[in-house]
Amino acid sequence: MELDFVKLHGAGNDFVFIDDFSGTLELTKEQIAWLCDRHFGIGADGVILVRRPNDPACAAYMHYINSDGTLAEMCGNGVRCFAKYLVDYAFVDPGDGALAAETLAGARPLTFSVDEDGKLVSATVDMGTPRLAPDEVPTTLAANAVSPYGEAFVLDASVDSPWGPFSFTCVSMGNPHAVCFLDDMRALPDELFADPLAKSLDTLDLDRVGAFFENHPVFPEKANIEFAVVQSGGIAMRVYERGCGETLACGTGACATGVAACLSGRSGCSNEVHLPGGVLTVSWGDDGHVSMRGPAAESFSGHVRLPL
Ligand SMILES: N[C@@H](CCC[C@H](N)C(=O)O)C(=O)O
Repeated sequence: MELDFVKLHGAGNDFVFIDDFSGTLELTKEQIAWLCDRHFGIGADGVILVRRPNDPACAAYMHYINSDGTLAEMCGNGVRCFAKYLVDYAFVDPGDGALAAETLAGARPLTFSVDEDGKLVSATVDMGTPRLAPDEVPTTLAANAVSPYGEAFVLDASVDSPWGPFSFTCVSMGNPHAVCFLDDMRALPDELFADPLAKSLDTLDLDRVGAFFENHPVFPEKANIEFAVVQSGGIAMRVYERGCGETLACGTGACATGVAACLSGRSGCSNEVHLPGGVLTVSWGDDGHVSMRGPAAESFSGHVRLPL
């Protein structure tokens, strides 16, 4: 099989985009894994198939597949890149400055700005309302708090691990997230840090601790695991994503972290979330919707022959 592709990224979270408006493309898990392989393939955190929408109000349907071949309901960085793909490759008129993307989690309206050549530079996405009820996340952890919207939810609930208990606030942004604020890293064992004398978010062994919680039975559909520190000027965050491991940024994860920080009183409801790959601006508005602003960029485009 041979395919044309475009590789785009949002704050370093990268995707292989493939035009599938004909709706005929079927890729196996092995083919997805090969496309995402950074040594033998193109290299990406996920593959996005661009398909005809069912909802006529949407420009196209974003079919998101993690690098391990599993489907995800929503991808925040992916949806900004999706808009860039549609604008830059002339599926949408750049003059409109707005479009809606269809996803498995529902329609996501967004507005965008373009450069002097009409290429999309950044986008602000209406990420919808966070779902907090445990069965909607989903998590088997019991609700222990009530949100300002009257929804019972899981706030800083303790989950045991080989390294002691970690506390998680659970939020769905269409896909499942569990956010752990590292308020006091001194209490965590030395073995979880590259440098035990300088314990920090940057030196946390995310591959070990993230993989453990991603697959924990309290998350029946697995979960994206965020570790965060609230500091002056924003929230620092690293993420271990369901279906692909650590990524340089996660849009839905940044939104879930902003919501969790706001709910727990650790910050206000508008935040800059600082990720290894860049900054996303996240705001939980009075209408209950979360908006996310961030960049989208093309890395390269090409043609591949899949060996599988
Ligand atoms: N990187 C994404 C989220 C991609 C999906 C996620 N790994 C899942 O399985 O839910 C983002 O920017 O939101």
